[in-house]
Parts: sequence; structure tokens; C-alpha cells
Amino acid sequence: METMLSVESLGKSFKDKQVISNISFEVQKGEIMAILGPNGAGKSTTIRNIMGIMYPDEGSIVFQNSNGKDIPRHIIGYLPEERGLYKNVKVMDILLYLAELKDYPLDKAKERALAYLKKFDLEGKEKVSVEELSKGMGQKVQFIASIIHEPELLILDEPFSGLDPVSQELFKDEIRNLADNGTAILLSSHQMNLVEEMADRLFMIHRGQKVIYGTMEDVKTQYANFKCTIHGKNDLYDLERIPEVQRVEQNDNTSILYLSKDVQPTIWLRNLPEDIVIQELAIDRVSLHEIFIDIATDKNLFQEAGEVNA
Ligand SMILES: Nc1ncnc2c1ncn2[C@@H]1O[C@H](COP(=O)(O)OP(=O)(O)OP(=O)(O)O)[C@@H](O)[C@H]1O
Repeated sequence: METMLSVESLGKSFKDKQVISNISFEVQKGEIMAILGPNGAGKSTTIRNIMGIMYPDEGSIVFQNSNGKDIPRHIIGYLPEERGLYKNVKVMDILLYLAELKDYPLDKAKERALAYLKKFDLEGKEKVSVEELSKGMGQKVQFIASIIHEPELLILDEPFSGLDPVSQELFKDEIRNLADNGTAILLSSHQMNLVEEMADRLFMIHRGQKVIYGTMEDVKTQYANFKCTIHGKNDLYDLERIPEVQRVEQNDNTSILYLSKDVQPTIWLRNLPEDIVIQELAIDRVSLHEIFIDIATDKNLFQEAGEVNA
């Protein structure tokens, strides 16, 4: 594995308020690394420090292929959380202008721009001015602008917000495709279902501190306990008394039983009391969405916060 970006012990305060502290992670070539956390956790602050929009009080940021001082902007693509392109400029002109700023050859940029506009259903929009585009179309153009110069490291801050489901799929496929072709991707998103599908590794910040760092696989085995969903009319008290049931959520005739860590579902099912009414039953792992809420609300029911070994 080749490390493209290494964030080491980053700390940042605004006035006397420490916003992030001791943040360390790496982004490897060819992987999608997700950076997660509740609103205000410190994700954008971390990204802005990486991009040199602000400077850390502590720690360092090391890019591969850089001289150790400057941020190698020509090899980075960045889709910021704040959207916005120059409004009264034509789509192709803005894409070529941004490619030029990154020292990327214009003929290649034009070729790539046309191919991407076609891929994102914007064929024929080259001469349309940015202000005439819908919000989603504008976001597609901004995404193309962030990858036009074939960056080796791509930083995406909430790329899916405001996109319809079809466009979300397009973005998702393209991001995966870029990673498969070697781009290192740092992805910040609140859409846990998409992160769960896409990310190879994840880093979660809560109140400016690391709470999870590891591969999606490890996080899912170490944090995501099993849950059993039962359709059928049952008494809450009876369900709560079943061994290895941590807690039960009930809604009409559906009950979700959250099981203790390390429960073997096959053995647990064998020992279910016979008088439990079961019309349907499903066993699943707890989703990333549920893990996120568990940590963000400080319940920590699934596992004590800590490092998952990557
Ligand atoms: N320029 C600033 N001056 C003062 N405080 C700031 C500044 N930028 C961010 N903060 C504070 O830093 C904390 C982290 O903000 P940040 O934008 O990094 O969070 P985030 O994880 O990206 O949140 P969101 O999911 O809402 O985008 C917040 O408490 C925010 O108010």
C-alpha cells in the first residue's frame, strides 16, 4: 500500500476552543477513506487544514510527492462543502480555466471534459453559462472540475448532498472507478448507506477526537453486533428476558432485538423460547448508520469507543 496523504497528530483551536485534537490517519493510493462525524465534529476543519485553507496549531500533514513544505495542488482534486463556481462563465470555459490552473494540458482537459459531461448527462451544455444550470447540474460540473486534471488525491466534502438518486449512483460509480484506477480518495459524507457501500476504511471524529479508525470490514465485525428482527405480537418483557438480548425496540408487532457482542446467531436462535410468536424473523448485522448514531449520541451500546485495528 502506498500512502498518498498522512495526517499526523493534527490539532486546531478557534480562539480558546479546541476544535480538533490528535487527529491522525492516512489515505492510501487506490482506496476510499471515509471521514465521518456528527455536525460540528471537525471534519471540514480537518479537510481545510489539509487543503491549506487554514493552518494547524499542532501536528503535520505530509503528502507523497511533495517537498515536505508546499501543498502539491496540481495532484489534488477538491470538492469543497461550499459549492460555487463563477456564475456567468460557460461550462467548458470554467473547466478549462481550472485545468489550466493545475498546469494540465488543455487539449487533454477538453477531451476529458466532453467525456465527463456526456457521462453525467450534460452533453451539449458546454456553452451554457453556470448560472443557468440547476443545482444538481452545477454540482456535477463542480465534481468534473475537481477531477479534470487527473488528481492523485481527491478530497470530496459531502459530494452527494442535493443529488437525486440517479445522480448519486453516477457519482458513486465514478468515485469507485477513480479509486480502482489508483486515486486516493478522502470522502466526507453523512449518507451512511453510501459510505457503507463505498468506503474501504473509515475514520470517525466525535467532538474533535478519533473514535473509530479501521477498515470497513473490521468496523463491521468489531462494532456491528447482530440484531434480530421479529414480526409477530410479543410482550416486550418476554423479549427483554431472552438471554444475550441487550435491548429491544418495539413498534406495533415488529420488535428489534439487539444482541450482545460475540453472540453466535445460530446457537442463539436454537435457544429461543418456544412461546415467542414469529411470523417472520431476520438476523442482520447492525448497520453503519446505527453504529454512527450509537457513538454520536454517546450511548456506546455496541462497543466502547476505541481504535479498530486497520
Ligand atoms: N472559522 C471558524 N471560527 C470559529 N469556529 C469554527 C470555525 N470553523 C469551524 N468552527 C467550529 O469548529 C467546529 C467544527 O466545525 P467543522 O465545520 O469542522 O465541523 P464538521 O464536522 O465539518 O460539521 P458539519 O458536518 O456540520 O459540516 C464547530 O464547532 C464549528 O463551530
